[in-house]
Amino acid sequence: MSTTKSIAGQRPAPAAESSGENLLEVTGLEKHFPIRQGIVFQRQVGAVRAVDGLDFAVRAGESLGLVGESGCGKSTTGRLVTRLLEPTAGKVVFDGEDITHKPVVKMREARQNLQMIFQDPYSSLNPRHTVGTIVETPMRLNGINPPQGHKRRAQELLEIVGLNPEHYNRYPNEFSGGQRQRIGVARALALKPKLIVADEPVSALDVSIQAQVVNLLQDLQREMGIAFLFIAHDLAVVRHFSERVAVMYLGKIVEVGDRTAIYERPRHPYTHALLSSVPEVVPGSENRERIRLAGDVPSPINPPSGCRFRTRCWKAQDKCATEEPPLVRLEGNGDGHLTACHFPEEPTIASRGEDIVLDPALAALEEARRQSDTGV
Ligand SMILES: Nc1ncnc2c1ncn2[C@@H]1O[C@H](COP(=O)(O)OP(=O)(O)OP(=O)(O)O)[C@@H](O)[C@H]1O
Repeated sequence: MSTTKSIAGQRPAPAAESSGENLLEVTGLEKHFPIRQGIVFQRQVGAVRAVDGLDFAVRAGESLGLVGESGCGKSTTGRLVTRLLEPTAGKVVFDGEDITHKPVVKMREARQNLQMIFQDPYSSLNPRHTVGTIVETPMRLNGINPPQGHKRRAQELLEIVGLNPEHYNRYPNEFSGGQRQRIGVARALALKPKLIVADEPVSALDVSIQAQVVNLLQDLQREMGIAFLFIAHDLAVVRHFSERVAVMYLGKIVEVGDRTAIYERPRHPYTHALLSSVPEVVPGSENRERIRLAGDVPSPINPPSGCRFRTRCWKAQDKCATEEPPLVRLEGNGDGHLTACHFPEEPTIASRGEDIVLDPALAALEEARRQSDTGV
């Protein structure tokens, strides 16, 4: 997986061992968006390194969660995998076929099996098309003629996602946010895909609706055996959906493992920080540590040398600035639990003696507040 090349110059093992069961295999994936300057010649003066060397795999029927703060490259990864974007480097193999540079016009067959659900159910549905047309269009474009006819099949799909099939002739603006996301799901299901890339599928929805849509996706995953790459910034959402989770920071995967490893025995300080910002991510863990991860992710135009998290990390030492830690199985980690850190945390989420506050300004504020509270 990673990202990184090991000291010997060899790539560490992929996140899911290549087993032949992998539906999706991503190696060394990069997307650098060029930054150009000049009116006439448009010289390239730099690049946004949105995705900077990812290795991961998704097995048939499994759900891999991809989490991290805003701007760390999750959406770009989803778009690279579905070939909505052209990679700068690396390889994407889907269902045994190398689709890395497959021309878009030749993507039709692969796209049948590789669908995407978008974050914003408002902008991802054409307001001028009826729900029926929206759900039927992928079938028509791909020359799929279901025995029961397009209309009946579209109505069946609406029913599967919990919508009234009688609403076939209605328009997207007649539906709520949650219902619109269900229309997006019905459209994605129309081609019976093997993999769905769900890019923050619930973050635009009311909290009360989010669980319903996540449950729907979970039912579909189980009943139809569809694999998911589930992208989210919230570890709480992914916990209930994904058997495995990859944590991303500034264009790289910093930790990956099964649910228990990530939520109960995380080793990377960034995973600890993300977990500690989610209330009750592990029920009953009242003594969970508290880490406040404040401040912004550094710019992907000029990421920190060595470990990219070091500028916000409480364990950083000199080595972290000079050597990029490879994503490897650390001593004490279980199978498939890989961490990219020189000074990993203990595999526990138990509370620390004191809070860790990562932002100096925030720390100063808290200290001032403490002093005024105690009258010191
Ligand atoms: N077309 C583009 N041109 C230039 N930079 C881009 C482009 N698309 C994304 N980026 C930059 O790449 C980085 C990663 O963006 P991306 O949307 O993949 O992150 P993300 O983790 O999905 O965040 P969010 O949850 O906010 O969407 C960001 O710094 C973003 O500004």
